Amino acid sequence: GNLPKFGVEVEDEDAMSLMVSQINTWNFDLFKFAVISKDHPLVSMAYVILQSERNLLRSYNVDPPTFIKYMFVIEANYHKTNPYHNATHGADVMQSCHVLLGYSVVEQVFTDLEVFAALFASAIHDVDHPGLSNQFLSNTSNELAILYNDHAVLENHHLATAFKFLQEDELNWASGMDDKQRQLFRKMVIDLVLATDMSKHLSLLADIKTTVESSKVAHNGKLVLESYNERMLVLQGIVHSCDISSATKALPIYKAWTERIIEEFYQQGDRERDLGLNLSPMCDRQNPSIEKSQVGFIDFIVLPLWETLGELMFPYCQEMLSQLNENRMYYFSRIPESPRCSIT
Ligand SMILES: O[C@@H](CN1CCOCC1)Cn1nccc1-c1ccc(OC(F)F)c(OC2CCCC2)c1
Ligand SMILES: [Zn+2]
Repeated sequence: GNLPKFGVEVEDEDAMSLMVSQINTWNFDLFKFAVISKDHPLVSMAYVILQSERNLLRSYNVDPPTFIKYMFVIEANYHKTNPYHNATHGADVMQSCHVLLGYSVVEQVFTDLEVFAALFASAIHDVDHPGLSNQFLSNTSNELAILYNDHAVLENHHLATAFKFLQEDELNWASGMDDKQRQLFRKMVIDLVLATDMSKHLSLLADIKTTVESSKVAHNGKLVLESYNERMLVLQGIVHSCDISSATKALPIYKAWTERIIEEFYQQGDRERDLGLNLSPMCDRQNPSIEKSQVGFIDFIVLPLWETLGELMFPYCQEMLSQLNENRMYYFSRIPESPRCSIT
């Protein structure tokens, strides 16, 4: 067909080919990729991974031009004006997921359909994100919070948005799948994106620990997942870990993501201030606490999750854990001295 090699037209095919040759590396530079793909990081990432690298489109009779048209619409519905929750984040989570699912310890465990569902879920998991938190949407009685009754508001919206476009004939790339496959694919994508809701983090982590423990004991160290729930739990853990993987990346990349999320939080704080609401944690640009917040985020959320993933994927993920510890030290060593309380 006449589809461009990388799904989108690029200026510099050699630079693009060089980047694509690094697509299986953990420290892949998504910011550079966004530039080289002429601001189509998600369309090109999805096409390269699903078509060129994994040949999954052919496996499920997906028409490539229709799939590309659909991904252009998804990419256009990520807000370019969001400092963090934009199409580059979607492409980042998808590429990170592609790396983890390529490790032999999990590669044999999951079916092609499960891999396809995890990669697609990663690509669409934050589509039409408003750059505001679930808490903010509920506090301001946003129409989405009313629609989803304050439960996983953003995550439900990302899913509904992605699947609504799939209803349009000229975007329906799944028409070539048989009904049973399409039904299971949809169920898995829903379960995976709903698991990126941070309020589910602790219960997801606890369930993954239990599953990894029982599986490794029952099968002397080999990861064997029997039920749909066990398989989904591990896939949910992989997608959720990729969604909050920034602190496990090389420091320059991590710092770039941190600057972006902080600016997005500050913009929410600006709106809360204008509305006379209490400012959400870490959203007050007049009282910055970046270093301390990152160390807390790593200690209480990111490290426990990635240590569990490191057990599950052993001996893989050690690179992520060592980068995570280095990155923690970077911010820990920069926590400003607390102003001495003047006892005068
Ligand atoms: O907001 C986070 C969850 N909160 C829950 C309440 O306690 C603090 C953490 C997760 N989350 N959700 C959406 C985006 C992100 C999120 C993703 C990458 C983040 O940092 C860096 F790695 F880029 C990140 O950092 C914030 C600011 C400092 C610490 C947390 C946040
Ligand atoms: Zn996300």
